[in-house]
Amino acid sequence: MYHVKEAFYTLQGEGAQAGRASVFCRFSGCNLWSGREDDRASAQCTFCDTDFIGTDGINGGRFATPKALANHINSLWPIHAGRATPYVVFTGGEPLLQLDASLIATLHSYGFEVAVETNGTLAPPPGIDWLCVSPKGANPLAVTQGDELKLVFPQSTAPPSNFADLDFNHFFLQPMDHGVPNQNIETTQATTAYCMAHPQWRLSLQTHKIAGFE
Ligand SMILES: C[S@@+](CC[C@H](N)C(=O)[O-])C[C@H]1O[C@@H](n2cnc3c(N)ncnc32)[C@H](O)[C@@H]1O
Ligand SMILES: Nc1nc2[nH]cc(C(=O)O)c2c(=O)[nH]1
Ligand code: SF4
Ligand SMILES: [Mg+2]
Repeated sequence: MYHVKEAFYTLQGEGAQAGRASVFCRFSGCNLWSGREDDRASAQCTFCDTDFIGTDGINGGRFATPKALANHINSLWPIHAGRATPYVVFTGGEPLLQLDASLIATLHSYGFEVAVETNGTLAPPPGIDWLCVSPKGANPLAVTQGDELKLVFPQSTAPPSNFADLDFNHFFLQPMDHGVPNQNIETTQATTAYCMAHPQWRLSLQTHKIAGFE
């Protein structure tokens, strides 16, 4: 049984695929935080910007089989999509708690490319087309290669230098969103400065928040 918090059609807001039309499938639950505000300070990941508890979001629910969830995702991709390749982004919560090879294979049979946003602490199933790893503090990585490494910055226990030699094609720093406007400006300036001083890293802004399309 797959537990999905919400699913929706939007643009990928972050990283190297920013701007690409995508179906987002947000799985419920995470291995680094319960999702309860009471637990945030003591969690292994403390800065999460997402509600991933339950299945009560838009197009959320419980899906018994890979085909049922793949059909649901397919129904959110536009019918008149021209030459675009259908694209689904699995996120969460932590998607690698639930995503499996047979769901990926079913989506491939429907013509989808499959992308994943993960905290990198769990081994991925085979078949993922675009893997984005976003390390969290001192939590050890089970994944050390992929398409993009997108580090939320700054994290005192996860400096970029810890990841600069890993086997990724793109290296991004994404300013930590504190939900506080002035603090966000300072964080973005610090991130910009780090990228200018260490040009291996590029700036990833959360464009869906800036442009307000989500
Ligand atoms: C909500 S997470 C879900 C996927 C997975 N659990 C992970 O952490 O990568 C999706 C993306 O949002 C990023 N993110 C979470 N909270 C953030 C925040 N406060 N500011 C900026 N990015 C954040 C994560 O690092 C990750 O790249
Ligand atoms: N538009 C949009 N792009 C995103 N890229 C990664 C996101 C995530 O929460 O995983 C996200 C999100 O929540 N919305
Ligand atoms: S690992 Fe991802 S989903 Fe889990 S609490 Fe951190 S940012 Fe949120
Ligand atoms: Mg998000």
